[in-house]
Amino acid sequence: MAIPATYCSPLKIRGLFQFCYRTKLQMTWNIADRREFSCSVATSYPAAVLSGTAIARQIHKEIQASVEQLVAQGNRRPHLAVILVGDDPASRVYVRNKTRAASLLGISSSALLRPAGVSQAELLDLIDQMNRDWRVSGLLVQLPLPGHINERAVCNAIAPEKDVDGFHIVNIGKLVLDQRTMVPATPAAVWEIIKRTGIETVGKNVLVVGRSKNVGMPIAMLLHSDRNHERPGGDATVTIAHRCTPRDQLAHHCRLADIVIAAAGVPQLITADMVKEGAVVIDVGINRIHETGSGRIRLVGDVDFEGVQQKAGFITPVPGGVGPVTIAMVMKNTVTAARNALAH
Ligand SMILES: NC(=O)C1=CN([C@@H]2O[C@H](COP(=O)(O)OP(=O)(O)OC[C@H]3O[C@@H](n4cnc5c(N)ncnc54)[C@H](O)[C@@H]3O)[C@@H](O)[C@H]2O)C=CC1
Ligand SMILES: Nc1nc(=O)c2c([nH]1)NC[C@@H]1CN(c3ccc(C(=O)N[C@@H](CCC(=O)O)C(=O)O)cc3)C=[N+]21
Ligand SMILES: [Mg+2]
Repeated sequence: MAIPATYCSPLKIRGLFQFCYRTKLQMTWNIADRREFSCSVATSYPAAVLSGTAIARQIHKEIQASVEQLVAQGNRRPHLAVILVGDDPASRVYVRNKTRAASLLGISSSALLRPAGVSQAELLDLIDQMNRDWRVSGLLVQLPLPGHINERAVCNAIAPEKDVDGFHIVNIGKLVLDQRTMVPATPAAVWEIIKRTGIETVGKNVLVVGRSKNVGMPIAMLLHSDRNHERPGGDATVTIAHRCTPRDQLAHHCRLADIVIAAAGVPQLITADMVKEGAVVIDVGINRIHETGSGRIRLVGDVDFEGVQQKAGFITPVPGGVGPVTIAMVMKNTVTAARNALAH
């Protein structure tokens, strides 16, 4: 393909490079004769791995600056209270990650631990105390909760203005109506990864695999909604797959997708044969699998990373992908809650 030299302004050339990178067009430019480009589609050219750890570091810097500004203005440090019921090892890891990130960012925090047998009434009472404690900026109850406790009742007991998870029914309602609100951390993390990488969503086909109220549904909500609304959306054409989607239909919808977001909790669900060449693949899944042989536990996502990496344009790893950015977004919501409290 030959492109006349008159089309090659520096901005257009940069755009062309970015376009070629994303779509895996391999481009050579004949230096001797500047009027000639040659383009071909790469067949196996590994995806760019999107480091959630690096994106989280960037967000951390912004949060740190925001916290120090609050403190310099004579305010208390934002405070995050995390309630953990029972001793599920994974939940403990997440809670530890959250309190560690908080201290790194100059946010004070407390982890309130209750035994698995705590009654719903006792839990609601604890939440009520935290709601009324003016020192607490943000409050979250780690999920899942033991079976005898109604998770919806617990989420709705948290004061909406302290609800850094965005799980209160009023905050979910606002999210669905495209109003400004506390966006749940994992959906917010997926959004930040896409936007900070410069990936276009307007008019693109997005497949969200998973429809849970905390993860899949709000991700789909952010990406399909209108970019000109109070809480801007991605203006994408969104398809939601779930456990009733037949395997061949999942593959069919996946092949049409420019962006695939896997949030099903099923290892190896998304394989290379299902992915369009150059697609963006965001892996939200966190699965602990026992390695055959060594017997060790390994963390994997929902995507066959090694295979899909050969076909996708961008891919997020597990660990080190959506997880660290999720933690960063909880911190960001905590600072937002602290700032909102000042305004009142
Ligand atoms: N990285 C992060 O920050 C976070 C990761 N996660 C992980 O994301 C995954 C999803 O989490 P949740 O939504 O809370 O789980 P969930 O169990 O509540 O929902 C799973 C969803 O996947 C769908 N699904 C199940 N099997 C499927 C299949 N074969 N094909 C298509 N859809 C299928 C179900 O219909 C359901 O809507 C889990 O692995 C979880 O550990 C969850 C929260 C945060
Ligand atoms: N009220 C509530 N809010 C939540 O936001 C919430 C919750 N409950 N329950 C469980 C899920 C899960 N979740 C994760 C957070 C961080 C990592 C994370 O840091 N992942 C690391 C690895 C951590 C590890 O080693 O296990 C990574 O992907 O690199 C993962 C998952 C938040 N959740
Ligand atoms: Mg991850």
